[in-house]
Amino acid sequence: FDYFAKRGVPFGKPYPLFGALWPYLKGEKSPVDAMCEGYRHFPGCTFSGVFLFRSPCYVIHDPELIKRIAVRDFDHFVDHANNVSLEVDPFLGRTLFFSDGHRWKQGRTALSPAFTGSKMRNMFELVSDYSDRAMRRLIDDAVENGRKLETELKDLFQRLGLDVITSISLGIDVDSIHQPENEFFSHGKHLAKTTGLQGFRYFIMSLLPEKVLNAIGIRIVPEYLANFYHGVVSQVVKHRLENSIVRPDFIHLLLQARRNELKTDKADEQFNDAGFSTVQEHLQAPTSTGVEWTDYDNAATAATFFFGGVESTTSLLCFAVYEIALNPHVQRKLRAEIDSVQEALRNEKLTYESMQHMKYLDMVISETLRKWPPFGVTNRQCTKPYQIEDIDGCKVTVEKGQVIFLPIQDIHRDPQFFPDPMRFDPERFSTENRHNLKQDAFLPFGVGPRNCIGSRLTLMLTKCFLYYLLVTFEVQLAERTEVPIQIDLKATGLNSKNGFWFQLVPRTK
Ligand code: HEM
Repeated sequence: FDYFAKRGVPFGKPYPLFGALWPYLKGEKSPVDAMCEGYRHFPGCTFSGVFLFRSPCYVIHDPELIKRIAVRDFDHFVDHANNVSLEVDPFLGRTLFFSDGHRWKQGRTALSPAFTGSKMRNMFELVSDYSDRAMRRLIDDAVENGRKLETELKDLFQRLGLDVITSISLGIDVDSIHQPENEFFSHGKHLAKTTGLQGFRYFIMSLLPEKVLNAIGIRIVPEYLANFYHGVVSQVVKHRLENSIVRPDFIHLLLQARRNELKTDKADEQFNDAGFSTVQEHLQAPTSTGVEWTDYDNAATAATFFFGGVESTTSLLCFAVYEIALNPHVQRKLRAEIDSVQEALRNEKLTYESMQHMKYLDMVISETLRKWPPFGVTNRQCTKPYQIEDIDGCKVTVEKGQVIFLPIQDIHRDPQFFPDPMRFDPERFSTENRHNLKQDAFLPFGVGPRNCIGSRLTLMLTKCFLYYLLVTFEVQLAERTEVPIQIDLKATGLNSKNGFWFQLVPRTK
C-alpha cells in the first residue's frame, strides 16, 4: 500500500485487503464510484492511483492522455484487463471483449466488417418488425386497461432487446412478450445479467489475476449454457448450408467471416453515420496466422451480443425514456420530429435512411449517453511499459501487466467539460453547439481500436425502439416513477434499483 506514496502519486486511502473495493462490497458505493474516486478527490491531476485488492492501478483523468494511450500508443495497451483464458472459461474466453493479443486481433479484424452501416441497414427491417409488433401488443394492453398503462419499461425493453438480438445473432425468431417463459429468453437473460451474483462474478473475474482464477476454477458462463448456444448455432449453420439459406443476420456474416469472405464494401460509407456517438473503427491489419473459426467460436461470438449488448442497450433506452418523461419540452420537440418523419413516410414502416435524418433524436440519445453512460468505466492492461507525466512534472512508469481505468462517467459529469452536468440538455449536441464540445471528453463507447464494436447496432436499436414508442404513446411520469432515480449500487452496469415505471398513454391523432 506504499506503492503510490513512494512515487509521489495522489491516491485514495485503501482499505485492508480489499483496497478501494470495500465500499462497493459493503453496498455503499457503485463499482464505478469506488474505483474512480480519485477523479473526484484529486481534480486538476492528470492521473491518480487506486488499489484493487492489493494491486496498484491508475485512473487516467485527462481525456487527451486517454486518447494518446488508447489510440496513438495503442501497442502499449492492447488488452482489456478482463482477458479470460480459454482454460478458465472456454466460452467467455472466446468472446471479443475478454480475448487478448493475437486472438483478439484476429477476431476483431474478422468481425469488424459485420458491424458496418450497410450491414446494419440490411438488418434494419428485422429490428423494425420487432419494435412495431411490441408496440401493437402494448396498445392492446392499454386498451384493456382503459387506455392508460402503468408499466415497467426495463422488462419490456429487455424482452424486446433479447428477441431482436436472438433474431439477428442466432437467426431464430422468438416472441418473449407473448411467450414470456421461452428458453431463449431465460437463457439470454442469464447471459446478459450484470446484476446480483452474476454481476458480481463478472466484476471479480475482471479483477482477479489469472493464476487465482485458474486455481478457484470460476466460470462465468456455465457449461450447460455454453452447450445450449453451441447446439443452436451448429443446428442453424447445418440447416443454412444444406438448404443454401441466406438471411440478413449475424450467422450469415459469421459464416462469411469463417470463409474469409466478409469485407467492408463501398456502400458502407453512405450508411456508416449512425449518429454523433458512433465510434470510428480502427481497422487492424490481418495477421498471417489465422485462428480456427469453429461453430463454438460462432456461438461464443453470438453470445457476446447478449452480454455486451442487451443490458447496455436496455439501460440506454430506460434512461432516455426517464429523461424524456421528466422533460416535457424535450418530449414535445422529439415527437414533432418523429411525427414529421412518419408523415413523410405516409405511415409506412420506418426506414434506415429516415432514421439517419432524425437529428433531434440523435441529440437526445447522445445526451443520455453522456449523463447516464451504461458503462461508467473501461480499462486497459499495460502490455509494454509506458511513462506518464502529471502537470507538476511527476513522471511514473506504468508497468507491464498493470491496469489503468478510463473513468467515462466522471469525465462526462465534469463541469469543466460539460457545464451544469446533471442538467439534461440535448442542445449540447446541436450542430451549432457541437464545436464547443471537447470531443475527447465524450466517450460512451470507449476509444481507439478496442472501442465498442456494437455502437452502430445499439444506436440503430435504440432509435428504432424509441421511434415506435413515441409514435404510439405519450410517456408520462407514473406514481411509481422514482425522481430522483435510485441507482442499483450492486449492478456492474448502470441500472435503477427499483425499476423504470412510466404511464403510457396511447396517442390519438
Ligand atoms: C448502449 C450500448 C452500449 C454501450 C454504452 C457500450 C459501451 C462499450 C464500451 C465502453 C466498451 C469498452 C470500450 C473500450 O474499452 O474502449 C465496449 C466494448 C465492446 N462492446 Fe459495447 N456497448 C454497447 C452496446 C454493445 C452492443 C449492442 C454490442 C454487440 C455487439 C457490443 C459489443 C461490444 C464488444 C464486443 C466490445 C469489446 C470490443 C473489443 O474488445 O475489441 N456493445 N462497449
